[in-house]
Amino acid sequence: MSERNLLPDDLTILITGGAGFVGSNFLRLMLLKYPSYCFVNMDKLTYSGNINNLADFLEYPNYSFIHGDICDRALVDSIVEKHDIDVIINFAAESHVDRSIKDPLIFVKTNINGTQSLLDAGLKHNIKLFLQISTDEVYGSLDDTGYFTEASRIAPNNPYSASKASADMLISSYGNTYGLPFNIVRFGNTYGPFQYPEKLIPMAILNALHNQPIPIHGKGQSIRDWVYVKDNNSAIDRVLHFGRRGEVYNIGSNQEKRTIEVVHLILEMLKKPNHLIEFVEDRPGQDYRYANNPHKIMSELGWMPQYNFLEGLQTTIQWYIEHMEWWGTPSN
Ligand SMILES: Cc1cn([C@H]2C[C@H](O)[C@@H](COP(=O)(O)OP(=O)(O)O[C@H]3O[C@H](CO)[C@@H](O)[C@H](O)[C@H]3O)O2)c(=O)[nH]c1=O
Repeated sequence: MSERNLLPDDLTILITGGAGFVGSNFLRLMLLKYPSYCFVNMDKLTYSGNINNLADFLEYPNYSFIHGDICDRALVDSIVEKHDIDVIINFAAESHVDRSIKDPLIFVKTNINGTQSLLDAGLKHNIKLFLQISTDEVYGSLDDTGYFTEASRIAPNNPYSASKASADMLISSYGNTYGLPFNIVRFGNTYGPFQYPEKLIPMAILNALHNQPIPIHGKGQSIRDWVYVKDNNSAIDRVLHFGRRGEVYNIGSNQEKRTIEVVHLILEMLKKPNHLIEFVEDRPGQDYRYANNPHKIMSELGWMPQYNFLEGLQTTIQWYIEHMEWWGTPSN
């Protein structure tokens, strides 16, 4: 078994994409839990990032924000050098499958070239760990049975997942070739507060709140394993502190639901009528089912998901009710 990551007691961590959904939720946890660490948040502030996601932390002495693009190699290099970064956690990514189908180029740029720019800076300045936030989509699609393990074949099916799979492979090649210490964490479908409403759950909640139609691809039969964002946070925290060098960890919470079931639950919780559902053409190359087996992180690192889907969904709905004005009226 590979050795554990060797990290100093007081870490300086570069979080990329920390103004986005998962990154800002993670920073929120870390800033409260580790006041002796320093966090540098670098974010391009694209359509899906929002500096207000961390408005209540702007004055924290151990937090700084830099507006920038991970593809800007000179900027990335100067940040890693100037701040004496120990760990890079790369949340920055173009992440929406439908957008990647319409315009793959930016996905290749940000998800592959951007990752390489971080790897090069990390290597040059001898960081102690490169932690990549990746996805179960790199494994492709499952039928009704079976699960993805870390040993499953990498077989992405759309430009988004292909770009994430490429980044994962680049990272492990830097580990193998140059000895860069790394971990890769592969999530299931993450949901919770602060998620930009292009993904299924926040889109359905906000459309329902505005009594707008909710587009469902095909007949809504695709299956996803839904993981509450706080469970993802605790998994990254575990891997950061206890992960073994060069290992990949799958995150899953064994809470699989069909798309149509998720939307029915949202409508039921909001007491909205089912006729808001509008069946539309299926996503080209739609993956039928993703389901990670999280046995490795549970048995080796003691991680356990804490949130069941109904509880997580209720909390998420409540958050969107309280923050409806952030998002305006849905356009469809
Ligand atoms: C946005 C949207 C989605 N869907 C369907 C398509 C999928 O089968 C399911 C979930 O769609 P999305 O919320 O876009 O998520 P999905 O494509 O599974 O990918 C998500 O989960 C992945 C992890 O599995 C992440 O890596 C991706 O960044 C994230 O976007 O709902 C609809 O039926 N209508 C919609 O409008």
